[in-house]
Amino acid sequence: MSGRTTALTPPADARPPVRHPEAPAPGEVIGAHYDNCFGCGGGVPHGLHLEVRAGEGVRVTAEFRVREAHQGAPGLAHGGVLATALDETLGSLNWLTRVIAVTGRLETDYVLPVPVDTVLHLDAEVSAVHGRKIYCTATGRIGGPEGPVAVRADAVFIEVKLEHFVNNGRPAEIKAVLSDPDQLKVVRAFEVNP
Ligand SMILES: CCCCCCCC(=O)SCCNC(=O)CCNC(=O)[C@H](O)C(C)(C)COP(=O)(O)OP(=O)(O)OC[C@H]1O[C@@H](n2cnc3c(N)ncnc32)[C@H](O)[C@@H]1OP(=O)(O)O
Repeated sequence: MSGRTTALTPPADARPPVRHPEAPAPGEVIGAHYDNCFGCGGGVPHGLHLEVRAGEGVRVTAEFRVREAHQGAPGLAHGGVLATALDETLGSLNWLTRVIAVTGRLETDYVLPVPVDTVLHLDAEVSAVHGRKIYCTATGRIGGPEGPVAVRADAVFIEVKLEHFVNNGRPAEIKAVLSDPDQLKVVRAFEVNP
């Protein structure tokens, strides 16, 4: 047995998440972390162009309009695209904790079909932290922020060092990011994490 657990339920000795003192204020838009990100980047024509806002505590909200390029069945959003929207919203919680973390496990429930042109109202929060593991949940509602839940997810994100990206990303993109002052500003926001 490896002993590694990928359970989505926090262990009994997990602690509550802590909002970083320099987290964006509630209501503030959290800009794209990378222009070429399929979830939030403005440079990806068929991307999700998710707009995320900081919420209270360790919580974010986001909106995603389903477009024709996001179809699975005729006129309906592809399930993988909806999982991406949930994943990206959950990833944005990094800005509230100022901890860099990547998706380790993401479990998605598809509750209602989501037609093209629908705006998905997303909401994500961290529920607990245990060592490098960040337990979080997200929902996507249709018809408004208080509308019925169409998709939901439970996830474990794992804290990583910046080297995770520098050592594993394709060198061309890493070099481009490291020579772009705007991108370096994004990176530095995480370097000051105590
Ligand atoms: C800048 C942010 C952008 C955000 C964009 C949106 C989010 C994303 O899509 S991120 C991209 C998708 N994710 C990835 O590419 C991650 C790929 N996976 C990896 O790189 C590695 O498996 C990684 C870093 C997650 C874990 O590897 P490693 O650092 O060696 O972890 P390891 O030491 O084995 O485990 C650390 C802890 O995490 C737990 N863990 C590891 N993997 C998982 C997993 N898949 N599920 C649940 N728990 C896990 C382990 O059980 C261990 O827990 P404990 O401390 O209690 O023993």
